This record gives sequence, structure tokens and C-alpha cells, in this order.
Amino acid sequence: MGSAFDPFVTVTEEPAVVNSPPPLSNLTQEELKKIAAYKAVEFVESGMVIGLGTGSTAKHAVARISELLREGKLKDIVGIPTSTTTHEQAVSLGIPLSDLDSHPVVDLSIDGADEVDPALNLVKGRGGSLLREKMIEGASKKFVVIVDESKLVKYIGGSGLAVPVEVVPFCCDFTRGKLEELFREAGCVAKLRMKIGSNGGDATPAVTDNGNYVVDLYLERDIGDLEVASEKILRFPGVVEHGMFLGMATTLIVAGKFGVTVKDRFG
Ligand SMILES: O=C(CO)[C@H](O)[C@H](O)COP(=O)(O)O
Repeated sequence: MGSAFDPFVTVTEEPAVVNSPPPLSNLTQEELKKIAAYKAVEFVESGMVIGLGTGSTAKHAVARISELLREGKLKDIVGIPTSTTTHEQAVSLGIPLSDLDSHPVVDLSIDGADEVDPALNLVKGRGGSLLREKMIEGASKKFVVIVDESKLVKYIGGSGLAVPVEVVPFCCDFTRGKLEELFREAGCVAKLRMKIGSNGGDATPAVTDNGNYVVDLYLERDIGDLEVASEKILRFPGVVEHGMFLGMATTLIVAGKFGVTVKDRFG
């Protein structure tokens, strides 16, 4: 970790008087992600079915689980990967894997997020894995979200990054236009997510693990009631799922310059 400080110091608020640098202020964003991920893996117990998240934060949790399995500190873990990327990582690390068909109840999922609001609502899917993530994390008894402090927002869409929506490829521009229209009052600009062509080739639509496309909703203002917004998005037949994860996270772990904060939705 490259730091003399205990990364697992848990704080709930900033100290009133700060005469010395905050304990984790010298760490990079990558190191903070790793700290949050390692803290989440403390919730993993032998015999559990674990939802394995996707992204640069979740990959540290997957690596940590495999480390503890190799050391014999965890036993009989079954992982359910939320993307082909995580599937490949877990296979390469020797984590036993399954799926929701065989294990419909997941004990615990650990995953990152693009945004977290004060009520623990999330935006996910900048990595394009939102559908499988929502299926697996929605089937989990406990869903631990791991982020560095840059992901905390006052309202969903507040980071200036997009709220992703997975759509079927058929007439995707029609669906894109409908989604933009839906949130016009919030200054929405909806863009089909493109992937840069290899070897200087033309950009093509980014394709999800499920063979779908992604429309990114860029919002200028708060869209208000998120449950209402969710229902409206899902009403379009061309929409498969959106990246707002409402009321799903049970625990939030944030690593920031002042330490690690663990917030329980029900605690
Ligand atoms: O939802 C996701 C992928 O679909 C990721 O969890 C989210 O994008 C956060 O990723 P990172 O930890 O790399 O910032």
C-alpha cells in the first residue's frame, strides 16, 4: 500500500481540529479503492455465495478473496461474476464460480459505483455491466458498495457523468431520442455510447455482455423522484435496464483522505 498508516482506521466524521495531515491524504485514488475493497472483503465468510463486482475498485476485492482462499483463511466460496471481465479475472485467480441459475440466493455482493447519493442510491454501469450487476446484486442478501470519496454526490447525475441505460440495438436512436425527451426539463443530453475503432477505424456502438447498446444520459439538473424516473425509463420497450440502483445497497464503504467510513443503510 506504500503507507505507514493503518488503512483500516474507521472514522465517521472529520476531526474538529486538524493539526496534522489527514491519515490517508498521501494515498492515490487507486490505493483508496484498494483499501475500500479490502475492508469489504472482511464481510466475506467461508461457505458464502459471493457476487463479484466489475470495475477498477471491485477487481481489488476479487483479488483479495482469491488471496484469502489461497491462504486457507476462506473456504468453500462460490463466486458469481457480474461481467465477462470479472469472470476472466476470477477464473485466472482460481475462484470457484457459479451463476444465478444454480445459486439463486447470493449471500453478499461487493461492487463499485460511479455515483452514490446521501440515501445510498447509486449510479452504475460506466463499465457497461449494469444489467448483470443489477440481477446479481438484486438477488443478494447484503450488497456492499465500495468507493473512493470522489464518487459521493449530492444527487444522482450530480457528478456530470452519465446515467447509463442499456437498450436493444434495434432502432436505438429512436430509444435514445425518447430518453432525452423524457428528461428534457433536467437539461438531458442522451448519447449512444461509442467504442473507438481499433487501428484508427470508425467508432462503433459499445456492445454489452448481453449484446445490447448503452445510451448515456447526461443531466444538467436533479431529476427529482428517482423511483418515478426509473419507472418512466423502464416503460420504453427498447429499454432493457438502467444504471440507477435504488434502495439496493445495504452497506457503503468509502475510502477517503480521512480514513475509511462504513455506513450501514439499516444501522
Ligand atoms: O458499474 C460498474 C461497471 O458497470 C462499476 O462498478 C462502476 O463503473 C465503478 O467502476 P470503478 O470502480 O472502475 O470506478
